[in-house]
Amino acid sequence: MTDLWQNSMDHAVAAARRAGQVVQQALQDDRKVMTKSSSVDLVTQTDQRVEQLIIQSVKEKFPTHRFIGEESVAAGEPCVLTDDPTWIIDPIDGTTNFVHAFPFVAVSIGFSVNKQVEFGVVYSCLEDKMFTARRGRGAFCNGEPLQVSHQTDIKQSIIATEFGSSRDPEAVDKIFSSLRNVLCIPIHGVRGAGTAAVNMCLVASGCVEAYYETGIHVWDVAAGSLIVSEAGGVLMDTEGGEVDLMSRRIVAANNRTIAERIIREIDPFSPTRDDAPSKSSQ
Ligand SMILES: O=P(O)(O)OC[C@@]1(O)O[C@H](CO)[C@@H](O)[C@@H]1O
Ligand SMILES: [Mg+2]
Ligand SMILES: [Mg+2]
Repeated sequence: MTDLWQNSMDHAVAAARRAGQVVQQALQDDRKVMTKSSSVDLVTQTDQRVEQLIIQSVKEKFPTHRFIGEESVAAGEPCVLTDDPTWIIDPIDGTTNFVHAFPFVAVSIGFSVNKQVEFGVVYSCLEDKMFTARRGRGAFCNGEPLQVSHQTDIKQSIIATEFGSSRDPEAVDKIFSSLRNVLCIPIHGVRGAGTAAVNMCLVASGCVEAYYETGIHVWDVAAGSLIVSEAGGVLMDTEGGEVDLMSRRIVAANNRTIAERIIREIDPFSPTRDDAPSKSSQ
Protein backbone atom coordinates (compact mmCIF):
# COMPACT_ATOMS: atom_id res chain seq x y z
CA MET A 1 0.00 0.00 0.00
CA THR A 2 1.38 3.42 -0.88
CA ASP A 3 1.87 5.76 2.02
CA LEU A 4 0.14 9.02 1.20
CA TRP A 5 2.07 11.15 3.67
CA GLN A 6 5.55 9.61 3.54
CA ASN A 7 6.93 12.45 1.36
CA SER A 8 5.64 15.00 3.81
CA MET A 9 7.13 13.09 6.72
CA ASP A 10 10.53 12.81 5.02
CA HIS A 11 10.38 16.54 4.45
CA ALA A 12 9.50 17.15 8.12
CA VAL A 13 12.48 15.08 9.31
CA ALA A 14 14.87 16.96 7.01
CA ALA A 15 13.37 20.32 8.01
CA ALA A 16 13.60 19.50 11.72
CA ARG A 17 17.25 18.51 11.33
CA ARG A 18 18.09 21.73 9.47
CA ALA A 19 16.18 23.72 12.09
CA GLY A 20 18.14 21.98 14.84
CA GLN A 21 21.40 23.01 13.22
CA VAL A 22 20.24 26.64 13.19
CA VAL A 23 19.29 26.37 16.88
CA GLN A 24 22.65 24.84 17.80
CA GLN A 25 24.52 27.51 15.88
CA ALA A 26 22.46 30.23 17.57
CA LEU A 27 23.52 28.88 20.96
CA GLN A 28 27.05 30.10 20.17
CA ASP A 29 25.82 33.69 19.72
CA ASP A 30 24.21 36.28 21.97
CA ARG A 31 20.49 35.55 22.23
CA LYS A 32 18.27 38.62 22.25
CA VAL A 33 15.26 37.76 24.38
CA MET A 34 11.81 39.23 23.83
CA THR A 35 8.56 38.48 25.65
CA LYS A 36 5.05 37.60 24.45
CA SER A 37 2.04 37.20 26.75
CA SER A 38 4.01 37.83 29.96
CA SER A 39 7.52 38.51 31.21
CA VAL A 40 8.17 34.76 31.48
CA ASP A 41 6.79 33.82 28.05
CA LEU A 42 10.01 34.16 26.06
CA VAL A 43 10.75 34.30 22.36
CA THR A 44 13.93 34.93 20.38
CA GLN A 45 14.69 35.78 16.78
CA THR A 46 15.81 32.17 16.39
CA ASP A 47 12.27 30.91 17.21
CA GLN A 48 10.85 33.22 14.54
CA ARG A 49 13.55 32.47 12.00
CA VAL A 50 13.33 28.70 12.41
CA GLU A 51 9.54 28.75 12.09
CA GLN A 52 9.77 30.76 8.85
CA LEU A 53 12.46 28.43 7.47
CA ILE A 54 10.23 25.40 8.07
CA ILE A 55 7.06 27.06 6.72
CA GLN A 56 8.76 28.38 3.58
CA SER A 57 10.30 25.02 2.77
CA VAL A 58 6.93 23.29 3.18
CA LYS A 59 5.10 25.91 1.08
CA GLU A 60 7.51 25.33 -1.80
CA LYS A 61 6.89 21.59 -1.76
CA PHE A 62 3.29 21.33 -0.59
CA PRO A 63 1.60 24.59 -1.59
CA THR A 64 -1.92 23.56 -0.52
CA HIS A 65 -1.01 22.59 3.03
CA ARG A 66 -1.96 24.76 6.00
CA PHE A 67 -0.04 25.77 9.14
CA ILE A 68 -0.44 26.35 12.83
CA GLY A 69 2.90 27.73 14.02
CA GLU A 70 3.55 29.04 17.51
CA GLU A 71 5.21 32.26 16.39
CA SER A 72 2.76 32.83 13.52
CA VAL A 73 -0.13 32.57 15.99
CA ALA A 74 1.70 34.99 18.31
CA ALA A 75 1.87 37.36 15.31
CA GLY A 76 -1.90 37.14 14.81
CA GLU A 77 -2.44 34.13 12.51
CA PRO A 78 -5.48 32.02 13.42
CA CYS A 79 -5.10 28.82 15.43
CA VAL A 80 -7.77 26.68 13.80
CA LEU A 81 -7.51 23.02 12.98
CA THR A 82 -9.48 22.08 9.85
CA ASP A 83 -9.69 18.78 7.97
CA ASP A 84 -6.99 19.99 5.57
CA PRO A 85 -3.41 18.74 5.82
CA THR A 86 -1.95 20.99 8.52
CA TRP A 87 1.60 21.35 9.83
CA ILE A 88 1.59 22.11 13.57
CA ILE A 89 4.96 23.64 14.36
CA ASP A 90 6.82 24.57 17.51
CA PRO A 91 10.14 25.87 16.16
CA ILE A 92 11.80 25.76 19.58
CA ASP A 93 10.03 23.87 22.35
CA GLY A 94 11.96 24.94 25.39
CA THR A 95 12.77 28.54 24.54
CA THR A 96 13.51 29.26 28.20
CA ASN A 97 15.99 26.38 28.15
CA PHE A 98 17.46 27.76 24.91
CA VAL A 99 17.87 31.22 26.44
CA HIS A 100 19.70 29.75 29.43
CA ALA A 101 21.56 27.06 27.44
CA PHE A 102 19.82 24.41 29.56
CA PRO A 103 20.42 21.43 27.32
CA PHE A 104 16.92 20.25 26.33
CA VAL A 105 15.60 22.04 23.28
CA ALA A 106 13.39 20.51 20.62
CA VAL A 107 11.95 21.26 17.22
CA SER A 108 8.43 19.81 17.11
CA ILE A 109 6.45 19.19 13.93
CA GLY A 110 3.07 17.46 13.93
CA PHE A 111 1.04 16.89 10.79
CA SER A 112 -2.71 16.43 10.92
CA VAL A 113 -5.32 15.45 8.33
CA ASN A 114 -9.04 15.30 9.16
CA LYS A 115 -8.02 16.55 12.60
CA GLN A 116 -6.04 13.38 13.22
CA VAL A 117 -2.25 13.47 13.69
CA GLU A 118 -0.71 11.43 10.85
CA PHE A 119 2.94 11.85 11.78
CA GLY A 120 5.01 13.51 14.47
CA VAL A 121 8.65 14.56 14.47
CA VAL A 122 10.47 15.82 17.56
CA TYR A 123 14.16 16.63 17.14
CA SER A 124 15.88 17.04 20.50
CA CYS A 125 18.69 18.90 18.85
CA LEU A 126 21.31 19.15 21.60
CA GLU A 127 21.02 15.42 22.28
CA ASP A 128 20.86 14.77 18.52
CA LYS A 129 17.82 12.52 19.01
CA MET A 130 15.31 12.38 16.17
CA PHE A 131 11.98 11.02 17.43
CA THR A 132 9.47 10.05 14.76
CA ALA A 133 6.09 8.38 14.57
CA ARG A 134 3.74 7.61 11.71
CA ARG A 135 0.15 6.66 12.56
CA GLY A 136 -0.15 2.88 12.70
CA ARG A 137 3.56 2.32 12.06
CA GLY A 138 5.24 2.74 15.44
CA ALA A 139 7.52 5.27 17.08
CA PHE A 140 11.28 5.52 16.75
CA CYS A 141 14.32 7.36 18.09
CA ASN A 142 17.13 7.64 15.56
CA GLY A 143 15.52 4.70 13.77
CA GLU A 144 15.29 2.43 16.85
CA PRO A 145 11.76 1.37 17.92
CA LEU A 146 10.35 2.93 21.08
CA GLN A 147 8.30 1.17 23.74
CA VAL A 148 6.68 2.71 26.82
CA SER A 149 7.42 1.34 30.30
CA HIS A 150 5.43 -1.75 31.40
CA GLN A 151 5.04 -0.46 34.95
CA THR A 152 1.50 -0.49 36.35
CA ASP A 153 2.33 0.46 39.96
CA ILE A 154 2.25 4.22 40.38
CA LYS A 155 4.44 3.88 43.50
CA GLN A 156 7.25 2.53 41.34
CA SER A 157 6.94 5.36 38.82
CA ILE A 158 8.60 8.60 37.79
CA ILE A 159 6.22 11.31 36.58
CA ALA A 160 7.18 14.29 34.42
CA THR A 161 5.45 17.65 34.63
CA GLU A 162 6.24 21.37 34.40
CA PHE A 163 5.35 24.51 36.32
CA GLY A 164 4.33 26.27 33.09
CA SER A 165 4.55 29.93 32.16
CA SER A 166 1.43 31.18 33.96
CA ARG A 167 2.13 33.19 37.10
CA ASP A 168 -1.55 33.64 37.87
CA PRO A 169 -1.67 32.71 41.59
CA GLU A 170 -4.84 30.62 41.19
CA ALA A 171 -3.30 28.55 38.39
CA VAL A 172 -0.03 28.22 40.33
CA ASP A 173 -1.99 26.99 43.39
CA LYS A 174 -3.67 24.30 41.27
CA ILE A 175 -0.32 23.25 39.78
CA PHE A 176 1.24 22.97 43.24
CA SER A 177 -1.69 21.12 44.78
CA SER A 178 -1.65 18.58 41.92
CA LEU A 179 2.10 18.17 42.23
CA ARG A 180 1.86 17.69 45.99
CA ASN A 181 -0.89 15.08 45.58
CA VAL A 182 1.02 13.16 42.92
CA LEU A 183 4.33 13.29 44.79
CA CYS A 184 2.76 12.10 48.04
CA ILE A 185 1.07 9.03 46.54
CA PRO A 186 4.10 8.47 46.97
CA ILE A 187 5.92 8.09 43.65
CA HIS A 188 9.63 7.54 43.05
CA GLY A 189 10.14 11.07 41.73
CA VAL A 190 9.12 14.01 39.60
CA ARG A 191 11.10 15.22 36.59
CA GLY A 192 10.71 17.87 33.94
CA ALA A 193 12.94 18.61 30.94
CA GLY A 194 11.45 22.09 30.39
CA THR A 195 9.89 21.04 27.11
CA ALA A 196 6.62 19.23 26.66
CA ALA A 197 7.85 17.58 23.47
CA VAL A 198 10.89 16.05 25.18
CA ASN A 199 8.84 15.04 28.23
CA MET A 200 6.50 13.13 25.92
CA CYS A 201 9.44 11.47 24.17
CA LEU A 202 10.68 10.38 27.61
CA VAL A 203 7.31 8.67 28.16
CA ALA A 204 7.58 7.03 24.74
CA SER A 205 11.13 5.90 25.56
CA GLY A 206 10.03 4.23 28.83
CA CYS A 207 12.19 6.52 31.04
CA VAL A 208 9.23 8.07 32.82
CA GLU A 209 5.81 6.49 33.24
CA ALA A 210 3.77 9.61 32.53
CA TYR A 211 3.75 13.31 31.79
CA TYR A 212 0.91 15.68 32.62
CA GLU A 213 0.49 19.42 32.25
CA THR A 214 -2.16 22.11 32.01
CA GLY A 215 -1.28 25.21 30.01
CA ILE A 216 0.54 23.63 27.08
CA HIS A 217 -0.46 24.52 23.52
CA VAL A 218 -1.32 22.37 20.53
CA TRP A 219 2.14 22.97 18.97
CA ASP A 220 3.84 21.70 22.16
CA VAL A 221 2.08 18.32 22.06
CA ALA A 222 0.78 17.49 18.55
CA ALA A 223 3.89 15.58 17.47
CA GLY A 224 4.62 14.11 20.91
CA SER A 225 1.08 12.78 21.30
CA LEU A 226 1.50 10.46 18.31
CA ILE A 227 5.00 9.45 19.43
CA VAL A 228 3.54 8.37 22.80
CA SER A 229 0.56 6.49 21.36
CA GLU A 230 2.66 4.76 18.70
CA ALA A 231 5.09 3.65 21.44
CA GLY A 232 2.12 1.93 23.12
CA GLY A 233 1.07 4.71 25.50
CA VAL A 234 -2.24 6.46 26.14
CA LEU A 235 -3.41 10.08 26.06
CA MET A 236 -6.14 11.45 28.28
CA ASP A 237 -7.61 14.72 29.44
CA THR A 238 -6.65 15.85 32.96
CA GLU A 239 -10.23 15.12 34.09
CA GLY A 240 -10.33 11.75 32.31
CA GLY A 241 -11.77 10.93 28.92
CA GLU A 242 -10.32 11.69 25.54
CA VAL A 243 -7.59 14.25 25.08
CA ASP A 244 -8.43 17.35 23.05
CA LEU A 245 -5.22 18.86 21.66
CA MET A 246 -6.74 22.38 21.63
CA SER A 247 -7.79 22.23 25.29
CA ARG A 248 -4.32 22.91 26.73
CA ARG A 249 -4.62 19.90 29.08
CA ILE A 250 -2.88 16.58 28.68
CA VAL A 251 -1.95 13.36 30.43
CA ALA A 252 0.37 11.12 28.41
CA ALA A 253 1.08 7.82 30.11
CA ASN A 254 2.49 4.37 29.51
CA ASN A 255 -0.91 2.80 30.20
CA ARG A 256 -4.45 3.55 31.36
CA THR A 257 -3.86 2.35 34.93
CA ILE A 258 -1.11 4.93 35.49
CA ALA A 259 -3.02 7.67 33.61
CA GLU A 260 -6.19 7.19 35.66
CA ARG A 261 -4.25 7.05 38.94
CA ILE A 262 -2.63 10.43 38.19
CA ILE A 263 -5.90 11.96 37.07
CA ARG A 264 -7.35 11.19 40.53
CA GLU A 265 -4.71 13.52 42.03
CA ILE A 266 -4.90 16.39 39.53
CA ASP A 267 -6.65 19.58 40.61
CA PRO A 268 -8.03 20.53 37.18
CA PHE A 269 -8.37 23.95 35.60
CA SER A 270 -9.07 25.19 32.10
CA PRO A 271 -6.95 27.90 30.46
CA THR A 272 -8.42 29.63 27.40
CA ARG A 273 -8.50 27.12 24.56
CA ASP A 274 -6.06 27.49 21.69
CA ASP A 275 -8.94 27.74 19.22
CA ALA A 276 -11.06 30.18 21.26
CA PRO A 277 -12.51 32.74 18.79
CA SER A 278 -11.26 35.94 20.39
CA LYS A 279 -8.16 34.58 22.03
CA SER A 280 -5.21 36.88 22.38
CA SER A 281 -1.89 35.04 22.67
CA GLN A 282 -1.15 33.88 26.23
O1 LIG B 1 7.32 28.41 24.56
P1 LIG B 1 7.98 27.10 24.25
O2 LIG B 1 9.36 27.02 24.69
O3 LIG B 1 7.71 26.67 22.85
O4 LIG B 1 7.12 25.94 24.98
C1 LIG B 1 6.56 26.04 26.19
C2 LIG B 1 6.96 24.94 27.10
O5 LIG B 1 8.32 24.61 26.94
O6 LIG B 1 6.74 25.44 28.35
C3 LIG B 1 6.23 24.42 29.14
C4 LIG B 1 6.95 24.44 30.41
O7 LIG B 1 6.08 24.80 31.34
C5 LIG B 1 6.43 23.19 28.38
O8 LIG B 1 5.67 22.20 28.76
C6 LIG B 1 6.21 23.68 27.01
O9 LIG B 1 6.61 22.77 26.09
MG1 LIG C 1 6.55 24.93 23.08
MG1 LIG D 1 8.27 27.30 21.09
